Amino acid sequence: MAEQKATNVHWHEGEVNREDRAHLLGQKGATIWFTGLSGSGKSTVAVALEQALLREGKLAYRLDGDNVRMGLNKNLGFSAEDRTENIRRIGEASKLFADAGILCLNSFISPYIADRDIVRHLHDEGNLAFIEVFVDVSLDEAEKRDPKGLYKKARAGEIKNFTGIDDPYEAPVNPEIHLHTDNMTLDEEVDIIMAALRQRGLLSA
Ligand SMILES: Nc1ncnc2c1ncn2[C@@H]1O[C@H](COP(=O)(O)OS(=O)(=O)O)[C@@H](OP(=O)(O)O)[C@H]1O
Ligand SMILES: Nc1ncnc2c1ncn2[C@@H]1O[C@H](COP(=O)(O)OP(=O)(O)O)[C@@H](O)[C@H]1O
Repeated sequence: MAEQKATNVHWHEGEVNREDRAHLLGQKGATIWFTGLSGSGKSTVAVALEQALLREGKLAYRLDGDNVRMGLNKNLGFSAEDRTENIRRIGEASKLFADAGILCLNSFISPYIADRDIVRHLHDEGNLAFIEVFVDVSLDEAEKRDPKGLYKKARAGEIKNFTGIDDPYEAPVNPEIHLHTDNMTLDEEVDIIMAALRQRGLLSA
């Protein structure tokens, strides 16, 4: 966990609270965290879920590994330390979105259990829902899909420390949702998540 460097800083409370925002939006903010190998379907499922939510008049916002690494986290690579810092920053950003009342859909490999647990703890502390979605795929199937040609490059030694090839992926032990994308359809996956959001009361104020 990153240490706080600044001293003499104080939380400034506003006059508009989370419940006010929930009533305004007709929903509760939460973090839906997709974790899985490259090519497992994290981005594909988040994009489809965002559309399904929009159809029901619910506001979501996606944070995606590739996109965030072009901006906020452009100074980070793929060492274990950098991946940890990547997830820490996204976890904090996602907590802000959730507090704002938005359903924040995060698609990050996030290969380390400890890093994901830190983000979960951050949300627990803030009394915000954190839903971990394990986007499960066999390495074999992910390599067959290889949507960006990255496995091919990793096998050829052109990319080092590629998750699943020569870098670790620690699967969730007890995720809220487990999607087996080798043999589920995208529609089924979206339906499962929508049902979970509804069941937790997140789609109403
Ligand atoms: N070495 C290595 N290992 C894994 N992934 C790599 C690597 N190099 C580049 N990429 C591309 O970066 C995307 C993963 O970024 P993330 O921010 O999700 O990674 S992490 O959570 O910090 O592990 C990942 O996106 P997805 O394929 O969508 O998972 C790749 O496009
Ligand atoms: N059941 C499924 N769920 C999600 N994606 C699937 C599924 N079956 C096949 N795919 C395909 O797998 C690929 C996943 O790519 P992507 O969403 O970019 O993965 P990630 O974001 O995890 O790297 C896409 O080309 C998608 O169409």
